[in-house]
Amino acid sequence: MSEEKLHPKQVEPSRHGEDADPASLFEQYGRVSFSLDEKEIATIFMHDMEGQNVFSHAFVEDFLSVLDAVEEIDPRVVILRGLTSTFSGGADKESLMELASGKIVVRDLVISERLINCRFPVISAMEGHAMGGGFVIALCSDIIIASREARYGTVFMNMGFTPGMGTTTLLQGAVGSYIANEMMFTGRRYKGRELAEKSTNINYILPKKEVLAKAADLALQIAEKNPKSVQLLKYSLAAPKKKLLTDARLQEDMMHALSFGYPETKKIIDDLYAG
Ligand SMILES: C/C=C/C(=O)SCCNC(=O)CCNC(=O)[C@H](O)C(C)(C)COP(=O)(O)OP(=O)(O)OC[C@H]1O[C@@H](n2cnc3c(N)ncnc32)[C@H](O)[C@@H]1OP(=O)(O)O
Repeated sequence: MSEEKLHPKQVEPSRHGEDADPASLFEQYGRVSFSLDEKEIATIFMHDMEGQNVFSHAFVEDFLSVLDAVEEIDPRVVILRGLTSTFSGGADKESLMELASGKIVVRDLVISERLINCRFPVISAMEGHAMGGGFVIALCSDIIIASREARYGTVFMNMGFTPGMGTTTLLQGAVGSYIANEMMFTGRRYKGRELAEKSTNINYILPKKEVLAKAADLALQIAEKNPKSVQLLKYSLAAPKKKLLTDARLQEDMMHALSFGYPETKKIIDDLYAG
């Protein structure tokens, strides 16, 4: 991976032509960066050590800027990774408190929509913990690799409000409807190895040290296929997820309007947020 600083605009928009430049690329936008290797595999790296990749306003800006840049480059496949300790902690406390205070309206589907709508397949390589919206990022990708040692939870209800970002319609596909219900109602943080015992649809739940290598192996297999057909297949496979997200928007927005508005919610978030 070259550390050379190039603005994405300096890169040809599509690298799929016969004369595509195979040069590798690295670009950093604050808390999130991406690299592109000679096989046209992009890796998006969420590395906000201080915030544990929570969705602060700044983090979301950085993440969306990286997605813009990666979309412009049009890689064959993307690996999405976080810190070894934490993939993503989901929404930050400040945003949740603002929502509960009625200062901002819920706009939590942006990241989910962008990931589902992108042209390339996305492999989420979750070495570390993923909570709430942080876990939903993986649900919006095409292939999920989790780690046996990390914890995964849809922890929304622990803080008095209902699940968001598409959780209510996307989680079933990954873990099955009854386990999804249990995860959402209880808000428990499950060890990856517990989920492995439950026979979910998560592609791989591996020892942490094997997660990135598995993602690289799968990405290479995808990158070897005709990129035009890969994009065609991605478009087709994403269609049902787009519909699920539309359904989620209807029900989750309504539930958020109510549950963030309950007078007790703000205090529960303040007391129990685990940042
Ligand atoms: C609209 C969108 C809404 C949302 O996204 S809602 C989600 C909002 N976000 C949050 O609530 C933040 C969630 N953050 C966390 O839970 C924690 O920041 C992390 C798990 C991400 C990291 O925790 P840390 O303590 O820094 O990591 P460790 O040292 O590896 O964990 C030690 C042990 O502590 C457990 N743990 C951490 N927090 C809690 C908690 N609040 N309640 C119960 N257990 C917790 C872990 O799972 C683990 O356990 P073990 O050692 O057995 O593996």
